[in-house]
Order: sequence, then C-alpha cells, then structure tokens
Amino acid sequence: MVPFLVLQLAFLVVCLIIYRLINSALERIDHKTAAEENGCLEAVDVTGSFPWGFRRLWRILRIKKTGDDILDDIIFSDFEKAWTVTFMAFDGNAMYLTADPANLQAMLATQFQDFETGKRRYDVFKPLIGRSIFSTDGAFWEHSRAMFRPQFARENINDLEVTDKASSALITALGPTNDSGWTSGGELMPLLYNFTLDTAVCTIYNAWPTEELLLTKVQTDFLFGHSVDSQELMMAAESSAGAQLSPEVEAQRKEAQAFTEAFTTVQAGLITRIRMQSLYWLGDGIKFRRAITTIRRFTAPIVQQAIDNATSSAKRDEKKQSLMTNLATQTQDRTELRDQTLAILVAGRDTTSSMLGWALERLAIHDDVFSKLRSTVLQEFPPGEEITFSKLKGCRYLQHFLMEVLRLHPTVPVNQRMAVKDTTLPVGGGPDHQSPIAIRKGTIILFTVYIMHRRKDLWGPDALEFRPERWSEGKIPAWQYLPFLGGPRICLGQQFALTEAGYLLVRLLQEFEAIEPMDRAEMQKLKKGLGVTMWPGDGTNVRFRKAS
Ligand code: HEM
Repeated sequence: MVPFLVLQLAFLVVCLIIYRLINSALERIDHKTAAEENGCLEAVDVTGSFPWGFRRLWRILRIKKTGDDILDDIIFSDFEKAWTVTFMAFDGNAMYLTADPANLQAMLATQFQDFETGKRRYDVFKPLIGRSIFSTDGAFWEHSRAMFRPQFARENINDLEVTDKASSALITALGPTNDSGWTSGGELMPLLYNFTLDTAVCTIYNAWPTEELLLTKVQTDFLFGHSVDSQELMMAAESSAGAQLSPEVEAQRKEAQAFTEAFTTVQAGLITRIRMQSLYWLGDGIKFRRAITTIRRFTAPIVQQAIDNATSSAKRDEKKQSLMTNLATQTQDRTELRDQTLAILVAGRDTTSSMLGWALERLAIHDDVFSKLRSTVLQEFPPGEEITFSKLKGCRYLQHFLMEVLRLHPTVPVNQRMAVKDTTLPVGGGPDHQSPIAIRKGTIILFTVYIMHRRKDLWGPDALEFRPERWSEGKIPAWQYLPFLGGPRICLGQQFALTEAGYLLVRLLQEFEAIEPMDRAEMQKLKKGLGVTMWPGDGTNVRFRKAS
C-alpha cells in the first residue's frame, strides 16, 4: 500500500507540472498577441517533437558516442532554416537563439537598455568576483565601467616590459633544442595560461617578482615534469633563466604557484556552476571553496598595500602604478577592490591564452601563413629593436592574422542576454525571416558569434577557410564580426589582449624559424574544449626549430 504522504507528494508534482504547462501555454498566447500588436511575426520554432529541449539534451549526452561537435553539429543544425530561431527551454519558457548581425547590434547597442546580462551571471560568478564589472548590470556596472575606463586608455595598456619578460620566460620554458635545432615539444596551453596570468597579475597587482623569474620555474615544471622528465634539461632551463632562488624569492614562487593552482581550480568550478544552470549552487566542492580562500588570502595584503599607496602622497605620484593602486584612488572599499580586479583576471586570462593556443595551432598547420607572417615580422621587427604598441598595431598582416584567428575561433563563442522589458528584435520573423520578432520581458536570447563568423552568406563560400588575406580585400561590416562584442559593454581588454598576443608572437617568430605539430592529422581536426571560453581541445602540441 502506497503511503498517503507519497500520494500527496505525487499529486503536488503533477499539479506543478500542469501549472507550468498551462502557464507556458498562456505565455505563448500573450506572446502571439504582443507580436501581432507590434507588427512582429514568429521566428522558426526548432523545439521539435520532444518538448523542453530534450532532443538537444539527448544529442549532447551522446556526444562521446556520436563524435558530434556541440557547435558545428548540434547548435549549427538549429540554424538549418533561419539565423534566428526559437525553442521551448526545459522550464517551459520560450528562448531564442540568433546568429544575425542585426539582432546582435540591437541587443548590444541600439536597444542596449532593453537587454541585460542577467542575474544568473552574477549568481554563478559570485563566489569569485562578487559584484564587479563583469557580473552586474545597471548603475553598478556603469560605475564600474567608468572607474576602469582610464585604466585601459592607450598609455596605460600593457606594461610591455612585463610582457617582454613573460615572453622570455615562456621561450625559456620551451627548453633547449636538439642537434637539429628543434625543441622537444609538448603541450603549450599551461605555458600560455601562465603567460597571460603573469602579465595580468603584474599589471593589475604589481605582485610578482618580475626581475627574478615570473613563473618560469612553474612553467618549466609543467613542461618537463611529466613528458620529458630530464633533470639535465630542467637544470639547463633553470640556469638559463638565472633562477637560483633566494629564500624570499622561493617563498614568493610558492605563493605564486598556489595562486595559479587555486585560480585554475576556481575556473574549472565556475564551468561546473554554469553547466548546472539554476542548480549552480550544488556544484561547489571543498576544493573549490579552499581555492577561493587561497585567492582571497593572496589578494588581501595587496589590496591593503594598494590603499596605502593610493593614500600616501609620496607613493601616489610615482609614475608606474599597478591597476589596483589606480583603482584605490577611486574607492577604498576592500571587497570591491578585490572583486573588481579578480573580475579582470577572469575576463583576461583564459580568453587571451586560448586565442594564443589557436593562433599557434593555425601557424603549425598552415605553412604558407607561417612563412608570410615570419618574413613580415622579421622585416618590421628586426631582432634587437624595441617592439612597441604602435608598431604592433601598424603591422597589418599580424593584425589580419589575429583577426582571422578570432573569426574562426572566437574565444567566447556563445553568450546570452535577457530582455528586461517587453521589446522586439529587428529580424528573424515571418516566412522570409526578415520581420521583427516580439520578445517578452524575462526572455533569454542566446547568441553565437562562432556561427555568425562562419556564415557562408556573410563571408563567402570560403567562410570556413583560414585566410588572413580576406581582411585586406574590402571592408567587412562591423556587426558581423564580434569576437569582443560591441556597444557599451564591448570588451575593455581588447587592446590589452591583442598587444600581449602580438608581442609574444613576434618574439616567437624572431626566435624560431619553424613550428610543427607533434601530430599533424590530429591537430588538423581543430578539436575544441568548451567552458566559459573555447580553447584547443587536445591542447596545442607543437615543437619549434630555433632560427639559425
Ligand atoms: C582574446 C581575448 C579576449 C576576448 C576574445 C574577450 C572577449 C570579451 C567579450 C566577448 C566580452 C563581453 C562579455 C559580455 O558582455 O557578455 C568581454 C568583456 C570584458 N573583457 Fe574581454 N576578452 C578578451 C581579453 C580581455 C582582457 C585581456 C581583459 C583585461 C585585461 C578583458 C577584460 C574584459 C572586461 C573587464 C569585460 C567586461 C566589460 C563590461 O561588461 O563592461 N578582456 N571580453
């Protein structure tokens, strides 16, 4: 006999499901009425015969078996009929998915006030970055943006001395070469993560001993600790980095390593939180919480130091200040200083290192692009001459190469906005998909620049080919290329990232005359890893040959 309580519970669940179904049906009717009133038409519905997105979920769950790619196969197939589509989400609400430049321009710029990043982003990222530029909307976001804007002005962009040292550290970490001039090769992504963390941490916090080592030793551990496992090579790398460490520096190195590891753990934890959607709070383990504590322990004295510097007239007037000290002249709220600067780290580390990973993969598999870029670099950046921001900006082929990398591999491939009032989007409705569509308050619109950057109707029949030359063949409409998005929330670190990446590539191309994948066939598959960002899924396994 089934206990009465269980029956009551079952009854409640059934009522809840019926309530949701009726609610969502009523919403659909409302939506239709609003659409008609605004002259809007319906977008193509791709929900399919199984409601609530089960079809998509089923395909995603079977990825390992089918070998499908989430973006190229599953999401792309939703766009078979139109570039803006709608579907019913798991919770019964209508959602939209778009890869239409006009709709992106509306959400990000012309109708900016109608769309927000939404509370979910704040909830997911809260443990690490609390209330900060990346995780808020409205007045607090405006305040944050105004506070950061001067820090990202051209004269404050990247401390190129730091970028230079981090580049040298990375080149050292590639290790010695064999008799034919080749490095032993291996997975570059950990080195690239450390490169971007080094440059960002030094710029933001002025915290690590740039003179002594940055993370050279940590990087060397990553590269040689497992794969090559040669004590001799490691010692050679260490001595060439001048890394005979004093006890103080060794303590700092340990601290830097603990911070790096904690940061990596937290990034992984955030991916879990994103994937768990509304149940994000169930995703945190003890490791995640400990890592947050480590990060806070690391930043606490730096925050204090920044406040002291900003309030001491002698220190405040020193020419070279960390970003944190500059911020501390505007607010002395410790929590805000911590959260805002960590937000910059989150926004800046994996995005830029992933771009570099893709860039090196492309150089490794396209010999012609490598040769052209290297000869351009040798001509415009003769070894020994200073590499400056304006020279990097002025090197057209280098810029076109980076733009093409971010076209085919935008490191933030899918994103979303939420309507904060009943509104419209300009295209996607009706049989020709050119009529406006009505969007109800609270609706989530997913958008994918990854798909938009690969549309043959926008980019031509060779849209999927990697061809930096396309950027010198005529003007490309601004809203069809958005790796950094656009409008008032455009990426603040765009120039920082392009300068940092350009600098490292120039240094690598000066130093090495060839780059080769460890397994060409595998690398040509260009597999992706997908989390907050999109990175080379199988790592960037390459080796370099030293210039003779
Ligand atoms: C290739 C490298 C990078 C790419 C592709 C990239 C991309 C993006 C994108 C797509 C957004 C918009 C997110 C949204 O509003 O939903 C964004 C925002 C942002 N990015 Fe970047 N980013 C990169 C590097 C950096 C770096 C190096 C920094 C800082 C050092 C940075 C700082 C920021 C900040 C602060 C925001 C938030 C802006 C706001 O909401 O007002 N980014 N980035």
